[in-house]
Amino acid sequence: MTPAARTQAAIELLDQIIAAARDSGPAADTILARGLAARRYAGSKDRRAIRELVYDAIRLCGERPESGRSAMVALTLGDPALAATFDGSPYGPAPLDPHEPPAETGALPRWLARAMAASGLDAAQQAALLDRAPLDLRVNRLKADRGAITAQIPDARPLDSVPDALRLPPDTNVEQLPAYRDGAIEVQDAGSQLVSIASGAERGWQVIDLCAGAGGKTLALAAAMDNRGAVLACDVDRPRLSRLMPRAERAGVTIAATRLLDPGREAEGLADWRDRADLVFVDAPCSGTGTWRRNPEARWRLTPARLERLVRTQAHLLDVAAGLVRPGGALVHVVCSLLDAEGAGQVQAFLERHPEWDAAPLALGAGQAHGPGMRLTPLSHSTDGFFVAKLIRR
Ligand SMILES: C[S@@+](CC[C@H](N)C(=O)[O-])C[C@H]1O[C@@H](n2cnc3c(N)ncnc32)[C@H](O)[C@@H]1O
Repeated sequence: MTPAARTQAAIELLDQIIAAARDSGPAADTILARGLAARRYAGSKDRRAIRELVYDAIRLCGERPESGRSAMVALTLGDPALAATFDGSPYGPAPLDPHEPPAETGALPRWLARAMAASGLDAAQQAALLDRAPLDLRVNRLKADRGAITAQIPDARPLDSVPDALRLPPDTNVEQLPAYRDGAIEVQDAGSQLVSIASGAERGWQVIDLCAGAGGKTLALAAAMDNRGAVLACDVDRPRLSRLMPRAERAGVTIAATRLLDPGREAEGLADWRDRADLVFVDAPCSGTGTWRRNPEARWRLTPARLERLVRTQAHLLDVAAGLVRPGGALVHVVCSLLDAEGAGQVQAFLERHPEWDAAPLALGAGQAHGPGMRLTPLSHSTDGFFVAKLIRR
């Protein structure tokens, strides 16, 4: 493909990504994978170049742009070579018009920048939410130790503050590694690993992972528990939950079981666990503002109404969880978001509704105290953004 044809392909894919962000359509990665597969004439260098152009444009535009072209025009402002590809050639974009308005640039949509500032994140912290994410592994201590895996993967670098974490070059094909096929490693952001450990889950505990999804943290909890005790992994999403047990098997986790819940009727579905759990881990559905490094177009999808719905669901799930914990037991609230409405504020509101609960200190190894819990941020801790709090029932 000519450079101009690559630019035009990026513009067309951006148009689809912008429409999907507006209409709750597929994620940018899905659109890119489909769109690039459909362009059979594109070689691997073309695909890489188009992908890079698309993500550079997404990162550059805080507000959702009007069109793919306006986003690419914004990108040309710092890149004369890119501007030269607007040459009107057969497969390329029409020439630039000097009066053509570029898309607005910036890190975040204005309403989210205000909400982040009110949550204590300055401009540098906000900009770092859009950095490129590293590739982290969790060594599954049920099958291997970090030294053994480092010997197998020479490019892997241990992370000091996260006991089982290794950081790899971002383009490593992890699924091809024998250690992955053997269940000795999982792809998991260092922050996800830290918040799982923060729960303090111990051997022999009876644990509910209330929002387990496909089980990333279920497996980390089971490994921390040395595969002794029980972890009941719940979710309302059948396809996600159905991926959990095959992963558990590969990882050698034998203490996990799954239970599909009905949204709004979670307490009924868990009536046999009332007042019983040593720990209920709530990795709540959230806006994902801490994971924008991986899907930066998600900031164009979030609306105040959607955020409000998520905050209501989180409060409901915390109330459900509270009914499942034994006296003296723990409830851990985690969100991969840095908005206080979902983190510190959410937990503060829980403590006001439930005076028989107290916030407990967290032994996290990294992070900053924030309200009743702790926070990890891409800028300060080089992890995804998280808020985590541990609450104890008196
Ligand atoms: C942050 S994700 C969980 C990620 C998962 N714990 C992991 O480590 O991979 C939140 C999960 O909450 C689930 N969820 C949403 N509403 C729920 C509800 N009412 N009860 C239980 N789970 C719910 C979603 O389906 C989603 O899988």
